[in-house]
Amino acid sequence: MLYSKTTPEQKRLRLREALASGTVQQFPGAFNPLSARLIQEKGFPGVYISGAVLANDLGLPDIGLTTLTEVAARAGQIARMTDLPAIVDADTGFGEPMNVARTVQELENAGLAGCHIEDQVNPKRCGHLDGKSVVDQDTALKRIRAAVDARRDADFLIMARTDIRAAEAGDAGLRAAADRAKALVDAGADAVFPEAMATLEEFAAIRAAVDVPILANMTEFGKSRLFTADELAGVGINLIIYPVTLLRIAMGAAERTLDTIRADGTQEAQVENMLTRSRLYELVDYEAYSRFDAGVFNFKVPGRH
Ligand SMILES: C[C@](O)(C(=O)O)[C@H](CC(=O)O)C(=O)O
Ligand SMILES: [Mg+2]
Repeated sequence: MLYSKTTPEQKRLRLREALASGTVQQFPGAFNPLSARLIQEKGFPGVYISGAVLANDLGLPDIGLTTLTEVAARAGQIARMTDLPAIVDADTGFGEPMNVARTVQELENAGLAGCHIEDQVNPKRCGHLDGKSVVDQDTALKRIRAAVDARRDADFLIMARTDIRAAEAGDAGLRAAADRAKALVDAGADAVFPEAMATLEEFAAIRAAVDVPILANMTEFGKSRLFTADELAGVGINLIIYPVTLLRIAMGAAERTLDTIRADGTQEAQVENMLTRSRLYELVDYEAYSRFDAGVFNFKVPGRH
């Protein structure tokens, strides 16, 4: 009932243990607090909170328009609804290194288990689109040092994301990504997110460069093929995110249903694809509220509900 009773400190510890377990961890992206409940119920070990989803949910493109206040508030709403650790996308850290420091403290306050901070120039772009640019190494390292120094819980995970792979073509880009990953780890990053890797061999090259956990971004319609967890585990990946997957499928279903209502004059043909009323009530733990106050829960309808 209400919010998770697992404390942020416990969640951060859980995340550290999961990343050290030697088993690849799959974190689907929660597009709202309710979907975080579903992710937990299905047995996943953690939740990812995507910057693209937060922006798109507001009807905005993912080009650095969302503010720290918006991201921390929404991420906090999602994190508090699950016992799982949640990692949030902090984009470029929302400004200069001093802003990055404040970002980390606000995300700690919001109950997150960790965040990633990237080396794109402001305003940032989706990592899988062309035409993005990255800051010089010194600036990238300053962001990470500021983040690490600012945290008050040593278990809050600071992940460094580098977008440099796409900044130079071919092997040069990959070498630059491996070099930068190494430097980011030396600056204190607990984990690395090499963005827009195209092949398993590219992930393996980053694995060879650093000895901290590595994230693989399995976003659809991007630069990477959708590798399986086994394939990614085979090249030493520790954490896989599916950042926009649930939003895309939910919006796909919404579009199909609106088309059905327009075409048929009723949603009837789509009802079998819906989460039923009783399933929805299970997810919000309706019955627990009833145990608290017997007058609240009175839902009992037989049939397909
Ligand atoms: C991971 C990512 O940063 C996100 O915001 O979810 C995006 C995902 C996407 O746009 O598909 C990214 O830059 O890869
Ligand atoms: Mg993002």
